[in-house]
Amino acid sequence: MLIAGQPTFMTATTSSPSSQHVLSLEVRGLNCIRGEKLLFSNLHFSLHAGQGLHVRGENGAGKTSLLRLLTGLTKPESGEVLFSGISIAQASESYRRNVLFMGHRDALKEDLTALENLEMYAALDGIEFNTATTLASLKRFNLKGREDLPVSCLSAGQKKRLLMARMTTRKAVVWILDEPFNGLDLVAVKLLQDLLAEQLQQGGIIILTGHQVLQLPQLQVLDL
Ligand SMILES: Nc1ncnc2c1ncn2[C@@H]1O[C@H](COP(=O)(O)OP(=O)(O)OP(=O)(O)O)[C@@H](O)[C@H]1O
Repeated sequence: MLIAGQPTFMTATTSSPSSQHVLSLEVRGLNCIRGEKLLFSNLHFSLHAGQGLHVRGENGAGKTSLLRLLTGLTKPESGEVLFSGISIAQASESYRRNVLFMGHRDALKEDLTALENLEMYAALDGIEFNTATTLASLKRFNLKGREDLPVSCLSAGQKKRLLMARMTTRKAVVWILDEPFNGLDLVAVKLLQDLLAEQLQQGGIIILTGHQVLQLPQLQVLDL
């Protein structure tokens, strides 16, 4: 696969620049069985800085199951996932620091405000919380005026926008997104497309699922 220029991101496996690895996410011979059913077998692909994968397939094909394997939340029956050449089973902590996973459930604290949620995530992610930057990010995703409302008062689409704001503040190298376009209006779809394009341009890696046609030429397609 093509490597798109110099990556902005470096993998956080070490603090020493001399030992930084070339960014990649690679799947080798991955099998997935759920219940009695073989969902996919002997899956191979590799992604480098600035590349992405759009995983498609009918309901129940195994898209979410694949994403969970890529995050390390579940272990494969056989095969492995490597981050910058190292199995994620061996480098789970450093891998976790480099990955942002957005699943079906929004994982927001309903009783905290939008701003407080981002502050909470910054603490969990071990990054410095900057109020001005965070407010600018909320504004970018049309949440100005909603910053201090409890998340329980936000609509489903507004919660998704809040998660997009998190994507900009978290600065993870690898984004793994399960149906990120679901529930978005046309404006939010454009905001998300731009955000994904930015991530790829900065040398990040994206794996996402969804049934939409996406206008991102850097995304390859995997049909399960
Ligand atoms: N923990 C589990 N135990 C047993 N079967 C499971 C488990 N998790 C998922 N499955 C089954 O695995 C199959 C794939 O599920 P998965 O959620 O990966 O599909 P999907 O492609 O993401 O579907 P959708 O488009 O509906 O979100 C389904 O048939 C599902 O019932």
